[in-house]
Amino acid sequence: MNSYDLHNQTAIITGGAQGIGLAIAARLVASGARVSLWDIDPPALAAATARLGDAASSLVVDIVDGDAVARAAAEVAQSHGGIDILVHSAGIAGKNAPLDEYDPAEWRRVIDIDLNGTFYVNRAVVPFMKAANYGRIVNIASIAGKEGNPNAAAYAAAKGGVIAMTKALGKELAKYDIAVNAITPATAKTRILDELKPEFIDYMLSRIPRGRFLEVEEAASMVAWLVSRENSFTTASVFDLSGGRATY
Ligand SMILES: NC(=O)C1=CN([C@@H]2O[C@H](COP(=O)(O)OP(=O)(O)OC[C@H]3O[C@@H](n4cnc5c(N)ncnc54)[C@H](O)[C@@H]3O)[C@@H](O)[C@H]2O)C=CC1
Ligand SMILES: Cc1ncc2c(c1O)C(=O)OC2
Repeated sequence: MNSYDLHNQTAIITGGAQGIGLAIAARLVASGARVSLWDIDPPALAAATARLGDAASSLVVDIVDGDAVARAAAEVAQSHGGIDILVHSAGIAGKNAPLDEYDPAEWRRVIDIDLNGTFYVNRAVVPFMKAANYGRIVNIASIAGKEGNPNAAAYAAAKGGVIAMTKALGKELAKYDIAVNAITPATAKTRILDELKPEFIDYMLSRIPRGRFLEVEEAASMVAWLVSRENSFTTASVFDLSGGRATY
């Protein structure tokens, strides 16, 4: 494992209770960072925090509640002396259905959590980074946001929105020492797949030229560099993690 020096740095990891967020948290702790895990799943959050040891703390935060998100950001900034890193991983897949049969309430739930939640989280953290003239943000989008997946239009639309928002915010902050980037993973075997139909998961796997699922540690490896001080130039960009599916 390559090492990056994240000592004396504080990272907020949304969706940090499990899956890709937890793998990233473990990697950042191994690099010396303190992490604040935000999630809505208290048992998983407690287990994750215990696993990571003294460098980890946690807050139960629903990212759809903009006021709660703002309070959580202020609390971390005060207790940790600032926020150096944000990795926004919280998200849901939503149900699979053709667009013309997609339940409007389910559509709104997916957009609310995956797109509006991304806005609330970035919005709350950015002022602390501006004040310090330092920050590294990674938003976890998806290959679905570049390519679209049939029967998951809400998710694709939300993740396409995350990509576009990241590009806009990166440009807003480019004169600061703040980098805002997104990653677009292909499918990794995490709990998020529980909501999806088996034939949909088979479809996603069949589209990956590498012929296998992404390992969450592989996502963490890319993110570790993106959030390091060494990533001093690249911003407003999208990093592919799709095993060859997208070549752009
Ligand atoms: N696993 C995969 O195949 C892929 C996942 N992604 C994205 O990666 C991110 C992480 O996904 P995974 O780790 O795979 O899923 P996961 O289900 O293992 O973890 C997601 C975490 O987000 C939390 N969460 C959900 N809604 C929340 C809310 N309203 N407020 C706070 N926390 C909330 C969940 O409790 C869970 O702990 C998501 O944004 C997902 O869309 C992107 C591409 C592929
Ligand atoms: C490529 C990809 N990976 C994971 C997921 C989806 C997806 O399109 C999705 O719709 O829900 C989880």
